[in-house]
This record gives sequence, structure tokens and C-alpha cells, in this order.
Amino acid sequence: MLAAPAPVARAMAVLQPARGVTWPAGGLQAATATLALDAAPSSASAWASACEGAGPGGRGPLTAAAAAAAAAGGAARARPRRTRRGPRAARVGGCEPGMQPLMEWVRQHGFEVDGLEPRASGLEGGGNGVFATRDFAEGEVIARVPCSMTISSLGAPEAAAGLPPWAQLAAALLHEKRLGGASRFATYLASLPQAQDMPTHPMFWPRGLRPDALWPASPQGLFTARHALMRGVALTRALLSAGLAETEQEARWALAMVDSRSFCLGAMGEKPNLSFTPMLDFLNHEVEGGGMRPSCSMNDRSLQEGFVQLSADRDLKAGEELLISYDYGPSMQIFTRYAFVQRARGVDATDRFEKCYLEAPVDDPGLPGGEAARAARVRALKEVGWFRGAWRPLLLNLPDNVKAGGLLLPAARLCVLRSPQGGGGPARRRRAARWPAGGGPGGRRRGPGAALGRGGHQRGGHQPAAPGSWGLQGTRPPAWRRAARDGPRPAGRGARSAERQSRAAPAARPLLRRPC
Ligand SMILES: C[S@@+](CC[C@H](N)C(=O)[O-])C[C@H]1O[C@@H](n2cnc3c(N)ncnc32)[C@H](O)[C@@H]1O
Repeated sequence: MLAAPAPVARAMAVLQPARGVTWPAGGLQAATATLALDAAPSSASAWASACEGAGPGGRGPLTAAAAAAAAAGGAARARPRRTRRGPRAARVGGCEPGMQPLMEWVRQHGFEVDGLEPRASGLEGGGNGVFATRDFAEGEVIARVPCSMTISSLGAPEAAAGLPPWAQLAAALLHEKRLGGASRFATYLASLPQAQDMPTHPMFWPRGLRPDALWPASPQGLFTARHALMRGVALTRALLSAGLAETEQEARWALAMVDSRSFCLGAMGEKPNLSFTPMLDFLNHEVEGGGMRPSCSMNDRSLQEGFVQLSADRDLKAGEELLISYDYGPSMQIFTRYAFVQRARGVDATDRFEKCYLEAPVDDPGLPGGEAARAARVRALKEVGWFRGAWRPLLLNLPDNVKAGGLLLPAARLCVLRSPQGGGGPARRRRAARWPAGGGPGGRRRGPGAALGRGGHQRGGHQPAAPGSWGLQGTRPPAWRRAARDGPRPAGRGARSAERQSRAAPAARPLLRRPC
């Protein structure tokens, strides 16, 4: 068996794979044959067994370079190679030669980017990043990118109309790529990473990979990995069958680009505006936590003026790498979306308070209330900004989404209802069946956030039921949840722990800050 390629091995080591498990033979060679589209299973368990023993065999061994060429459609690669040099945070001036065409292009197209430059990042495995070329004061605008110079899911070809926004953005990217030199984004497209730049992204995972063997001790990690694989298969298939991608390789490449570097720039009606925002998509990620704060953020204040704006969140020195926070979630989620393992100074990947996700099959008509309840749940969740894909259950980011005032608290209440199989009593079932129509047990509708129930854990209101059948069965709620449920308790260990937890939980983040 071949050893795992170095970046994969490093990531795997941090994510603690089972002892003795290595990546399947073929490693990177199989990076172009990641997903077995022809035999895509329809469920997670079917996927796991389909991968079993499949190995990378049956596909011609393509080299990474050939994979890249295929993914890029033969486009010349203007992107500078990653370097292994150490941090270069103190260097000022001197954009990488490979980045000069991109800098010229952005200046010609009205980008206001005078105070920054893209070059090799000081972060391990960070590829290229964006650096300040002068000092910035907290709150100062660092850069403005015209919205007209973004590639948006809203501008996807007609054939993508019925697809989810992620696939629409991938289709828009592929459309521009197909235009070649005639695309006004040609220079930008040439600067994008290729398959071999991100071998650890799920879209390039080797065929035959068995997530259940790699993460046997981490149900959450396993779920996330399987979800990433299945989502990748479904979206790749969708692009191919709609004729939006010519090859499986280019579909995977485009989807990996969407995963790792798109931003959500608000919405138009019900449709989210997912976009590639040239130049700002070179910003690397800084974990929030452990006393660390990203140095800058994007905001939508200027969207109405037709710009995406990057502002300093603290004083910045010339030569500093500018970092934003992409996402706030478990390291496995960051890994499957962005293909790197997040490391915060002061907070490591084994943080026991790491956030986790709870899957809630809100669109399942088999739950109490049947089809009417399902439709009401989906409608209510859409009101708070949830865009559903058939393969995408509602994932509750715990504890942020579900703490008092959390965006998805009402939906979280659904998770603690027992399913019919879970043994919920008739009274509970009746209550659940009334829930969607009545706006929540004992409550009335109070705007989008309260669409499915009442906000806050109030005495006399709806109390969270015992954990139901979705992954929490038989477990005791953690101290912080018991404290939230039961109200103030005498000072003691549990109370202190709950207090620590609520202090540690950051405020809800605006959507715009995370690449979608
Ligand atoms: C939005 S792009 C940022 C630009 C990217 N570094 C490049 O060279 O094109 C996101 C990708 O950058 C890399 N990245 C971002 N933040 C990182 C970090 N803190 N550590 C390692 N890699 C990081 C990952 O490969 C991720 O998928």
C-alpha cells in the first residue's frame, strides 16, 4: 500500500484516523477518479459499503499534472507554486511575478485594492494569501471589489435554473472557463488553484476511501465526511446530466472551487447570491477563538453601492497577512469544505468544546404531522434563510444555533421531539402534529426566527423534551444545556461549566463572512 501523500497524511494525522489505516493504494493518482458516479449509492451506508474494497482500480492512473490539465481545460497556469518558505509576514511590497497579471487585471476593472497584494502565505499549506502593503486603522476600508466583477450563481446559464445555488455557481464558473480568452474573467480563472493544489478536498479524495475506517471513533466526523462525498456525487451528477460540465473532472474542480472560495453576498428574493469575488478570495482563514480574532472582514454595507468591501477589524501593520473567518464549525467540517485542518493558537483540534452539528431531517414527511408539518417546517426554515437541497438535512450548529436567541432555536426544538419509532407518547405526538399550524406548542408566530416555536427556554413555555431519536438517544444533556433548560442553579460545578460555555459561545455571525 502506498503511503498517503504528504498533505493528506498531515491532515489525517491531525484528524486522528484509526491506527494502521492508510489511504487506499493509488493515493494522488486516483485524485481524478474520486467518485464513482456510475454506481453512486443513494444512502450513507450504501456509500460506505460501495467504497469498501473498491480501490482505485479500473481507472487509468492519471498523474496529478494530467489531472490539473484536465481540470483546467489546458489553460495556462499563472498561479505561482506554493513555497515551503517560512512565515513572511514582515515582507512589504513585491507581488509574486505569477500574480502580476491578476493585479493588472483588477486595476483595469475598477477594483480598489491599492493597499494589498496577493503572494505566498505564511500559513502552513496556505497557498497564496493577501497581505497589507500599508498600515490600516481599525474600521478602515481595505479594499472594494465591484459587484459587476464577481461571478455569481444568479448569472448561471439557463440550464442550471433548477439546481441548488452551489451547482449554479459551479455552472457559471464553467461557462466562463469555456469562453476561454473571450471571457472577461480569463486572467482570474488562470489564477485559480487546480486539482493538485488541493488533494485533500473531498472532490479529489481517492476512490475506495472508506471514511468509516478513517474516523471510526468520530460519528460526527464520519457523518461530515460521508455527507461531503455524497453531496459531491449528487452535484457532479447534476452538472453532468444538465450538460453544464463536459467531464467529471471539470465538474469536480468547479465544485471544489465553490466549496473553498465562494462567498454569500446576500440574496435576491429567495435566491442566495453565491459569488466568486476575485482578489478577496485569496484571503486565508483565521480561526476565531483562543483569544484570536481575524484581522478583517467582508461586509455587505456597500453592496447597494455595487461593491463588496473588506474592512480592518483591528489595527493592521504593513506586511501582515490579512485573514478573515470563513466559517465557525467543527474542524472536520472545515476540512471537508476547505481542505485544510484549522489550527487556532490556543485552541487545538481536540478542543472538547468544539462545536458539533446535529442532523435534523426536517423535510421528512414520516415525522409527526406528516406532509403538512414537513411543508410548514421547510417553509418556516426558508424564512430564516435555509436553502434546502434534497441531500441536505438541516444541520444545527451546536450550541450557537440553538442557544437562546440563536437563529435556529425553534428548529432545534424539533430535534428533541421523539419520532414515532422513538416512542414518543400520543400526547407528544398530538402536540407535535399541531406545532407547525399553531406556530409552536403554547406559542404563536412571532416573526421568522420564531416561526416554529417560542424563543428562549422559558419556564411555563415549551420545555425541551428528552432527547429523541436523532443521535442523542440515551444521552444526558450536557451541563450547559441543563442549565439553560432549568434556569439558575445553586453555584457549583455544573453551573460554572454552563457559565463558561455561554461565555465561550460567540455571537451569531453574518452569512456574508463565510464562503458558502
Ligand atoms: C478562499 S481560498 C484562499 C486562497 C488560497 N490560499 C489560494 O492559494 O488560492 C481557501 C483555501 O485556502 C487555503 N487556506 C485558507 N486558510 C488556510 C489556513 N488557515 N491554513 C491552511 N490553508 C488555508 C485552503 O486550501 C482553502 O481551501
